[in-house]
Amino acid sequence: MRVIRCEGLTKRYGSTVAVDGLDLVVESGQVFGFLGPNGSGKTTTMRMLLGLIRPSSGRAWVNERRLPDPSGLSRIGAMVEEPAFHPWLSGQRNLEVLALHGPPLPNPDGVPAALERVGLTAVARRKVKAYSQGMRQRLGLAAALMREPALLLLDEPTNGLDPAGIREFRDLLRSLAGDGMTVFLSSHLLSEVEQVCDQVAVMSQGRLVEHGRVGELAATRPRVRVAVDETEQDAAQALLSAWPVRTDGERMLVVDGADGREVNQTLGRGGVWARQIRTERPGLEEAFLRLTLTEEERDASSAS
Ligand SMILES: Nc1ncnc2c1ncn2[C@@H]1O[C@H](COP(=O)(O)OP(=O)(O)OP(=O)(O)O)[C@@H](O)[C@H]1O
Repeated sequence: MRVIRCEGLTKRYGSTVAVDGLDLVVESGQVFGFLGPNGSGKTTTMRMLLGLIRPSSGRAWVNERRLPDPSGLSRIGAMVEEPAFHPWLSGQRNLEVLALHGPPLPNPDGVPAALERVGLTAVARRKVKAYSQGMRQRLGLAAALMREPALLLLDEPTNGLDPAGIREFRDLLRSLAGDGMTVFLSSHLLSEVEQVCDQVAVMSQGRLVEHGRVGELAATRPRVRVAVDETEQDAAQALLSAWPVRTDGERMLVVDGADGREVNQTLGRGGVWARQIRTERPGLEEAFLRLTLTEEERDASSAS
């Protein structure tokens, strides 16, 4: 089932286009990573999917209901801001208070069941002010889970967690997906999502710039470094202009998204012989950074 579908989803704030024509499909039962640097439009997209703000144009469906149909929204759990709890009440009491707002829980034992699911049963009666950051995040998750959502939207949920907290949270998300829930998780850190997500979408300046399985992101973008005689640099650059080409600090040509054989053939056909050809695969982190650099940043980094 397609849990999320967006077609040309757009949000403008005056002259700022926060989300620009987003087309996206998320299938059920997976952890989906929504990646992008700060300001790339992730939160705005999630707020539109939650019906909190109206799109300027485009359409979106959640749980196969066209927004803003509230029946689509009723099966979404979300953590879009840092969850706010009453510090002097216990974790359990906080959830009970939240359960009183909105429609009744689908399961009368929803509160203890959700606390159990996130591993907080042992500290359920402790005041929230004594909780660690990781416990608070898990309590936020329990608040969403007690309504048994089909889709969980989490905006940068591991912000402020230590490495152990991040690991625990990751394991929890994987086990929720194992139970058939869809988790849509935003982050500005590729290293974080690559360990937990099945698929990722990469946003940059409000636009979707990449979408696919995590392992394919970097693999689709090998890079070739070529050395030619100095007198042939310009000719080589012109021959290779079908790819993005730049020179590195050591006067080698850097050809993005090509393989060595193609580069070699193209040069040879134009009568330029490479002195050296090396194929590289940038790490995922680097691939992500390159995808999300603005044009000015890209120009600045290739000039250096
Ligand atoms: N209410 C608003 N009014 C005006 N501009 C806004 C508003 N909300 C977001 N923006 C702008 O829209 C763009 C996208 O912001 P958004 O918060 O969606 O990005 P993000 O990827 O979630 O980043 P972050 O991780 O920093 O939250 C930014 O340029 C932001 O300044």
